Amino acid sequence: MKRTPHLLAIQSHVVFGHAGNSAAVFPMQRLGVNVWPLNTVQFSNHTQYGQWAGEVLVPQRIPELVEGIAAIGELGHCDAVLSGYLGSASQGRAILGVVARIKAVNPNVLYLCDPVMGHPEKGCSVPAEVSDFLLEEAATMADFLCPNQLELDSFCGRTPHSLFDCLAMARSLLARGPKAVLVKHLAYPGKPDESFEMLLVTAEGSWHLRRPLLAFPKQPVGVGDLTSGLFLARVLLGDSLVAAFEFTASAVHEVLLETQACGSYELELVRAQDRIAHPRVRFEAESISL
Ligand SMILES: Nc1ncnc2c1ncn2[C@@H]1O[C@H](COP(=O)(O)OP(=O)(O)O)[C@@H](O)[C@H]1O
Ligand SMILES: Cc1ncc(COP(=O)(O)O)c(C=O)c1O
Ligand SMILES: [Mg+2]
Repeated sequence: MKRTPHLLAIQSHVVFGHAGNSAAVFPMQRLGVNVWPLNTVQFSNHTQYGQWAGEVLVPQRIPELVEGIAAIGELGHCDAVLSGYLGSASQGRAILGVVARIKAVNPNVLYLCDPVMGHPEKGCSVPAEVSDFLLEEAATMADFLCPNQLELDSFCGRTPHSLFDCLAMARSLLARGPKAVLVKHLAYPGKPDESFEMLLVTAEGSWHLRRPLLAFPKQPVGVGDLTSGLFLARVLLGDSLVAAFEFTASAVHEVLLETQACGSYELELVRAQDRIAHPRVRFEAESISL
């Protein structure tokens, strides 16, 4: 029997609703991955409500918790680390230390960094020092980097002027070290209004994917966290990067369809669980080159 992969997921937890680990853990488990959630913050709700209660985890706790797992002899079973929303740059540095620590016991461990940055126009609140940390330190250690367009713009210091320019920008990030860059959400002049688009860029090639853009009264949150988590889970389960990319787009779309049908602001992950595991829609990525 094939072994169940183990994934250490280091990102936010919200008591109510879905963002960070609260958006990604259950879907990854539903696909068949053993998830070890390590919560960087515990907030009452995600920050796009404009108010929240809760606290940021003291950075030293991150290596302490991981050493606890090492002490019971389980750390070598960790196949992947995912990082997302960070409460501070020191948490980020603690995570890079943890990735290095796990690499020492399992050189094949994969690290996916979702570089969650704050954006005033999106209402997502992240300390400014976190963006600098992600740009200057995290990107070089990540095997997979999953920015959205605003995060890609921050990495490159400019906005794109076309789809091919988005591709050039994503490709430029490969030079920093990652094996693959997944741009979870493209925005460029001339993009068709009715489509939601993503890009996958690896050393072997590049792929572009379109799915329908759904109308929401208020944009749901946690979609990026769900996207990164599902992508990494499918890679661990044996998919090629392109197959994992296509599966992720399909499963995320299913969640959004369920959420839209329910008229919910929060993602309807529990109701959509069968659709996550077995998406009925299927999107194909098209190979694209400069
Ligand atoms: N098919 C879709 N139709 C409409 N909105 C979508 C669709 N897919 C994702 N979204 C929304 O688009 C935005 C995409 O966010 P994105 O920039 O990819 O990353 P993040 O979720 O990390 O902010 C989110 O607000 C999400 O709710
Ligand atoms: C606590 C928390 N975690 C994670 C996120 C990231 O969510 P998304 O996947 O939409 O980028 C947010 C966004 O507001 C948040 O408030
Ligand atoms: Mg995000």
